[in-house]
Amino acid sequence: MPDKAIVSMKQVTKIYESKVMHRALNRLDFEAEEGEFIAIMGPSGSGKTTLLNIISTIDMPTYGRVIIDGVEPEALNPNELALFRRHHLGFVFQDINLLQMLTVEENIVMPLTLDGLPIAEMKRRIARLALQLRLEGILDRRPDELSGGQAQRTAICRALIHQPKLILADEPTGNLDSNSAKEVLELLSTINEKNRTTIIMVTHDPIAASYCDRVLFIKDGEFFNEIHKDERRQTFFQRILNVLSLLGGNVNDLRLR
Ligand SMILES: Nc1ncnc2c1ncn2[C@@H]1O[C@H](COP(=O)(O)OP(=O)(O)OP(=O)(O)O)[C@@H](O)[C@H]1O
Repeated sequence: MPDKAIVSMKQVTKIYESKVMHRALNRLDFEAEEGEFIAIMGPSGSGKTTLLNIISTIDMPTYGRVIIDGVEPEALNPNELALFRRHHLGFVFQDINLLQMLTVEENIVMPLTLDGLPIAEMKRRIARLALQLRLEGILDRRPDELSGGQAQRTAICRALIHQPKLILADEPTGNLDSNSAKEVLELLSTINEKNRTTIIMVTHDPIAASYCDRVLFIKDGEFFNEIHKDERRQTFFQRILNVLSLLGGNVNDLRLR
């Protein structure tokens, strides 16, 4: 049986109407199947964040149709939309944004307290995830006592605690050193494989993209190319570099480690 699409976007156009009108996405079609790990790449200004914001339901398209996990976000009112986001989606950003006065554990369970989940269920979830994300020893620490990698693992745990089917990540390794970045990417891969959580990640980093199953390249808000991993990560990485060189753009847009 074919996998179910968790994200379906048809002919999506986004026009920003500020002083000058700007078409950030132009008639873009995109589908993500359940369980995929997808990278979105493209030069600066190509529309990656706009695309992620539309998938996140943070922004709506000017034209076109978007369906996320069977739901059309445009049909929801603001309260329904906020609940939809909280229950179906998990977010991981470059800026980790942990609350400084809370411990790691309190930061992680915060989304659950909003839903009034019983404490025993919260404890059960945190115990399982802390093990998977190797946070058991640091649950009592405050964010300023964490390394960059530990802080991002905490943020990933917070994004996973309500068991979303879809994780949206915007440059999740952008502020990390190469060892912490590798650790976070391996973790995202494990979560994707073991929990079958779909992950869509915007990145400038070809190494980060090489952890994914598929890389979608966009240019000037339009589809440019797409490649699938069908062999070793190193060879996939080379193919990603090849497409990036065809794609052009500013070499400084790419952070090669
Ligand atoms: N709120 C806005 N109002 C007007 N223009 C915008 C707005 N947000 C983004 N844009 C423009 O839309 C285009 C796409 O922006 P977007 O942030 O999606 O690109 P990106 O590929 O994520 O870029 P980067 O890699 O630099 O983060 C850019 O030209 C940007 O200037």
